[in-house]
Amino acid sequence: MHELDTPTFRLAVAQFDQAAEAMGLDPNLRERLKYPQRSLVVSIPVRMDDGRVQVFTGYRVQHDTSRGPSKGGIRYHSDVSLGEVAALAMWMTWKCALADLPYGGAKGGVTVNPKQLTSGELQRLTRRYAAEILPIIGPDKDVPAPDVGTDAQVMAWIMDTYSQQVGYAVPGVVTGKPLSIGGSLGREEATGRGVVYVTLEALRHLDLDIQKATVAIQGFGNVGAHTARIMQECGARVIAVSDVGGGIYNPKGLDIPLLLSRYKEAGTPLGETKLGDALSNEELLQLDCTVLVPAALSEQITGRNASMLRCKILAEGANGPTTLEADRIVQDKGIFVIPDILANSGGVIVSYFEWVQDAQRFFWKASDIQERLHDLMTAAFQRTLQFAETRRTSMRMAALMSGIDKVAQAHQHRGLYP
Ligand SMILES: NC(=O)C1=CN([C@@H]2O[C@H](COP(=O)(O)OP(=O)(O)OC[C@H]3O[C@@H](n4cnc5c(N)ncnc54)[C@H](O)[C@@H]3O)[C@@H](O)[C@H]2O)C=CC1
Ligand SMILES: O=C(O)CCC(=O)C(=O)O
Repeated sequence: MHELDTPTFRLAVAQFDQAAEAMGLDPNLRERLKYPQRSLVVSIPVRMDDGRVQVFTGYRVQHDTSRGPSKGGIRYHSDVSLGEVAALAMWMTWKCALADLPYGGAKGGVTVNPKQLTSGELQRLTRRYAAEILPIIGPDKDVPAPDVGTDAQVMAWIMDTYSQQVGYAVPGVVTGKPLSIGGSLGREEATGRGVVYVTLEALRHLDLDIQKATVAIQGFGNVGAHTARIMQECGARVIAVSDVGGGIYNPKGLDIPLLLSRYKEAGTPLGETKLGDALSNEELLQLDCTVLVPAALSEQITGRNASMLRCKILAEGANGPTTLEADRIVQDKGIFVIPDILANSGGVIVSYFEWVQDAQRFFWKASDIQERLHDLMTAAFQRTLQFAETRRTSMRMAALMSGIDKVAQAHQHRGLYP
């Protein structure tokens, strides 16, 4: 499957192979789970504002559906490829299983820089992409959600396109929607809140005090910005944040609400908010801090820079931020890793709550969402820690092996290869 062969796909498969080897996974199942169950590649012709028609390429990949409908976000980014989407879909399978959600894993994407489109072009692109993937999505089949470059508005357009086709409102076809059409309280901040919940567990485990903790965050979008805000609300000092254009650093701690009002609301670039000194993304990763949160793209921590990390905890908000080579270096340095499929699972957990609420037509209070998210995430953290300690393995291998084992059980019970 040479069309899948990208660095991100190779990373996901290498992690899977390591875990499968350690757990002695059935070779037939191993061969099956290395590749997606189903991949759809679509052409998306879009009428641009200047009258031209531009054709974009989109993907929806379902890695495994043995445990339930597949679930996973949609990414709009200029580097999106089939291999990247397939890797992200595989990670979704392990993530949902690890959190005990009744879902398989999927992911979608369009190769586009959404910042270069007008709102009208973005809407037309989204509606045509939704129409093209419509045969394989649905509340009982495959349920998209936001990821890099997409948001609640994009989800609303997908929900509307799907609902127009079937003739009635189907809120459960996507999660991460606006509240007005069946979205859930707490979904927007859920991934960041989840990162904070598991970080609090890790700090407790290492006997470190959140009030004395310093935090550096790479990526200041949905995940990074909410992580920063909630970390600060919990008493930590957020000393650096960055986006694709670079970052800012203030050893006394950034004023996150003020930063958010200047950056998000007023649109001031991070470097011009005057709240800290400029620093590069590379410098941010190497800061002396208690917690480092990569919350941007994959493969940011590599064999080249891993030895320079000076954090105590690496809480992976992004998917696949650490290469295999870097993983070994980080472990040798004694850094406590909260792996992506555990650390960033708060998003899909609250997506699950949203899907359940849509099915029940009964909506929960914000406090219910937070309490249930906290319960599921701390339980998953403790199970993973216990597995890692008992089996004398890393947190990443423990998380992967737990997730893969649940998927393997589902395949075995369903008797998929009679
Ligand atoms: N949105 C969600 O609920 C979830 C997102 N994730 C993962 O978290 C990561 C971030 O996703 P979102 O916050 O949703 O995306 P987003 O589109 O809201 O934000 C992405 C951020 O990363 C920054 N960025 C992009 N390229 C960068 C680079 N080369 N260096 C530094 N920063 C860079 C962007 O400027 C932006 O601040 C992704 O890996 C995504 O897959 C994981 C679980 C759920
Ligand atoms: O909320 C969801 O369904 C999926 C979020 C996602 O794409 C992820 O966890 O990487």
